[in-house]
Amino acid sequence: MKTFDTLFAELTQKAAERPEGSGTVAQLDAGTHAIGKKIVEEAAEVWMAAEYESKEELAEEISQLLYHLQVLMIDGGLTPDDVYTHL
Ligand SMILES: N=c1c2ncn([C@@H]3O[C@H](COP(=O)(O)OP(=O)(O)OP(=O)(O)O)[C@@H](O)[C@H]3O)c2ncn1[C@@H]1O[C@H](COP(=O)(O)O)[C@@H](O)[C@H]1O
Repeated sequence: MKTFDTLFAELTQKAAERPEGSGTVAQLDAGTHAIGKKIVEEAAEVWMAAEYESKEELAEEISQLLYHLQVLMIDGGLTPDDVYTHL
């Protein structure tokens, strides 16, 4: 099963190697503004799932939010350790 750290390693590799068809590469190319908008959208979906949907749907929405946060971390040159230091 993927974890936060293994997904981050995968996305970092995608960003470096830029394989054809990667959604992550497309997101990074779209830029900080577009990634930020996606995070706001996914956060709203997490909120709605928490209020009105099942636990499984909530978990899926949270996974999507975590993914987009990781894309923003890579865009901003952050590693998980940069974040963990604030936990
Ligand atoms: N975990 C994810 C992941 N979570 C969310 N997403 C993206 O976020 C979108 C969120 O979906 P929504 O349900 O909000 O649908 P949507 O608003 O219609 O989506 P879009 O129209 O904006 O694409 C998905 O369509 C994906 O594009 C993800 N994209 C990729 N991953 C993983 O990231 C890795 C690298 O992916 P690629 O870069 O695409 O190879 C792989 O392991 C993937 O499984």
